Amino acid sequence: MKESLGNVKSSIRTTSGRLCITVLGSSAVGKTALTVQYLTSRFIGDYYSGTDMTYHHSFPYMGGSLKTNVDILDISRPHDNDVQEEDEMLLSLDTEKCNAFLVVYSLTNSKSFDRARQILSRLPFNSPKYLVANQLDLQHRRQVTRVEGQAVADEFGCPFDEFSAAESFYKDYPTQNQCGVKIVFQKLIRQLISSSHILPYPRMIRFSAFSKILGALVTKTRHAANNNNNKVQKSLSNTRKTSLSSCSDRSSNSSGNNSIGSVDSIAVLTPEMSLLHIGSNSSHLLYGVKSKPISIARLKSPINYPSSQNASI
Ligand SMILES: Nc1nc2c(ncn2[C@@H]2O[C@H](COP(=O)(O)OP(=O)(O)OP(=O)(O)O)[C@@H](O)[C@H]2O)c(=O)[nH]1
Repeated sequence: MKESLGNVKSSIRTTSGRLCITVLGSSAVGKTALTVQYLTSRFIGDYYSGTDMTYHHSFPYMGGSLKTNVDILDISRPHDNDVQEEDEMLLSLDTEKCNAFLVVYSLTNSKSFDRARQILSRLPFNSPKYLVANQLDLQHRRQVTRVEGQAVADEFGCPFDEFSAAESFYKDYPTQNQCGVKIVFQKLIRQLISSSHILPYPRMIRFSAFSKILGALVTKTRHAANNNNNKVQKSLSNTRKTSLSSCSDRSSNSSGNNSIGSVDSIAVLTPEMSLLHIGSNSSHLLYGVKSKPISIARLKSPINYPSSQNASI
């Protein structure tokens, strides 16, 4: 499968709903080797170059309880002479889309270093990026110093490191960077996750963890209820994250209870919940809708739900 840059360009633009990391750099600097090493932990020394590839990757996070789909675009550069098409593609990137960039050069090739600098200058300012010098195992052929690489990374405000995609291949090569490539990709993906608006909110919270938070909340709210003569307490605030804390503060003010940090966690973790009943004997309901305020209210009389309905997300 060989895609032209034009196809790559359109695929970069249409990755809505998926995170995307694009690997860029001059020809034969090891873009494919680094990508393959991240995905398979292997160095494949001999494979067909000159082909643009998209790797679909499922990235686990939050201890493996959540996953997100990531496309890794490995853009091949068989002809370094023709950079114009690639430049146009880079300059036309949609800054709203969720893209991160891994810019690679070979420390044995100063031209590839110059090109890496050019590429960085054309990338969207706010996109997560990482500059990587590859082929560290070929120190004896080094043309670009680490200091020079770091200086360019500093200029564009991105992290920098030197690696060898082949390090695991050459047995006598020190393996301190064995996980380095993985860390680079993981950092970029995490940055994308935290800056992304396209991800669904986490829904698959492990029930054990979730029930612990609920337990803490029930205890605190019951305590507050015992000391409070008001029949109903409502509190709404404009921001999702602070709304729950503020309403808890109100109910706790009269009781002298203050801290309710775990409640804030619920508000962040479950913003899409429509109704959340806290314990069958509790007279409190916690409810909220995505992007709308979350409130907590004490009911006149408890509702008896079957235990299986205690928490629905
Ligand atoms: N010694 C050494 N060789 C490497 C390393 N990384 C890649 N290579 C070799 O360099 C050559 C080019 O690697 P690729 O991964 O195909 O480079 P690319 O940047 O994807 O190249 P294009 O597809 O032409 O753009 C291959 O023969 C690899 O085996 C490395 O860290 N050390």
